Amino acid sequence: MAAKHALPVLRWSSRVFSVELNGAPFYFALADRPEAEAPRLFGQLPRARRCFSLLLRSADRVHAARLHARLRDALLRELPPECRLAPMCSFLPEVRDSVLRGFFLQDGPDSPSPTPRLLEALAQQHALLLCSYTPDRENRHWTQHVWSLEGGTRVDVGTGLCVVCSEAPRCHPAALSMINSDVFRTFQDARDVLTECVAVLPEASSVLEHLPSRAPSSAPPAFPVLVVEGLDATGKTTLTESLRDALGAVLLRSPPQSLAPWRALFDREPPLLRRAFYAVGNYVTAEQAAQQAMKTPVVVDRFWHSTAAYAIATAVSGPPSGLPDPGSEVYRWPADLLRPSLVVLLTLDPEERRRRLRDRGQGKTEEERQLDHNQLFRLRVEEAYRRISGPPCIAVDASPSADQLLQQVLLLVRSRCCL
Ligand SMILES: Nc1nc2c(ncn2[C@@H]2O[C@H](COP(=O)(O)OP(=O)(O)OP(=O)(O)O)[C@@H](O)[C@H]2O)c(=O)[nH]1
Ligand SMILES: Nc1ncnc2c1ncn2[C@@H]1O[C@H](COP(=O)(O)OP(=O)(O)O)[C@@H](O)[C@H]1O
Repeated sequence: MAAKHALPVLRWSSRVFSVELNGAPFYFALADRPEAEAPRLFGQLPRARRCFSLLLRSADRVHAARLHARLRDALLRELPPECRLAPMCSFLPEVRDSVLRGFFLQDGPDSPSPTPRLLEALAQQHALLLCSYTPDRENRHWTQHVWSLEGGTRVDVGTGLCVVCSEAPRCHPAALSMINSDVFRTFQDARDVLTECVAVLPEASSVLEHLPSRAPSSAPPAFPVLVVEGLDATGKTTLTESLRDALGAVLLRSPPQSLAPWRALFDREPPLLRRAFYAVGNYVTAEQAAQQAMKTPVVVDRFWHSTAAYAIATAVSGPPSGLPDPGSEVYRWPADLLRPSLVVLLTLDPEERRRRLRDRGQGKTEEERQLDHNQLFRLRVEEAYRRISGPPCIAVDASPSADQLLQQVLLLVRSRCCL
């Protein structure tokens, strides 16, 4: 039985809408009267016949997350080629969990297009909120209409509000719904998502069988637990293996080997499911680290920093300025997760990192491919890494040789962890 969550309230005239065109968010709102000129988004559109939006409003978050991904694929497959599609969300400023996600479509200027019928069919099939945006004759003012599709007929539920300019919100709307959908604050919150997945993703039950029944103890371990973090190809694997040998330590990774059979599956799932998978993986690794650290130092290759940084950087678009403010709850170390004695964050010049990636010749995750060609995403990941608070985290330049880097980090570990 899927867990039910509160439906976001509508209050159309209080909502702000964000449409991402070429990675940059455009914001607009609704009002009873038009403004002097249309918001930039509409003003920029080449003469569009009409625009539409499809918004998901579901009490079942797993269903909504997977439907969003399927809807994107269906629209890309079935829309006429001249129709433009962009990610969209609607939210009540500063109101957590008020976000509705969906898509904004700009219909082609030509003769009768199949778009309205296609959208009505999708909206009816999946109980989506279908809105249309029509310009006045001078193409100066735009009006939003919300359509009800009960019983197969399209009824204008009479909002007829005018589209007006809106200030960009203080932080990206994704920040309003990041907690426990991108970044999980407790083991149970992450585990709950996997439990809710089982009905649609039976493999989730195999993952659940490999999890502890509750959050493992986060009491300080007897021996140091050292975490090495950093983007792909900064030298984490090389350094963690050398640290293991130099310190006689146990080397662990997150996600742990026990969850490896399901990683590729969850990497293909939407963020809600994927981030929950990586989050529970950290707790399995934490349990192993706590056990091993009773008798020897432990080195971990990636841990919560990676999970939180990639989740936050993926949820937000645009420059790092759109990230949640430093000090926000989303950056805080989970109270029920083992705190490492020290986190070493390897930093590296992007060109040198690309060179090492090339020399290594291994495949990349989709996120690593994004890091390569999407500089803004890389800057958001790096900034999110830096904003995470909790265990002491020291950035170390990873450009020296592998041996010099090892000596530097050993000095750091010995001074900080009395090893
Ligand atoms: N380990 C880990 N990887 C994540 C997480 N979230 C996203 N990823 C993705 O998985 C990639 C790393 O996967 P790994 O299996 O650690 O690959 P790797 O070869 O060990 O990565 P490097 O240590 O950077 O070489 C990251 O670059 C991200 O694209 C997370 O929470 N933990
Ligand atoms: N300090 C270093 N100087 C130069 N090359 C390095 C250094 N550390 C690692 N490398 C090389 O860079 C590539 C990526 O290193 P790796 O340890 O796999 O990074 P990560 O685990 O962070 O992805 C490998 O080919 C490795 O041999």
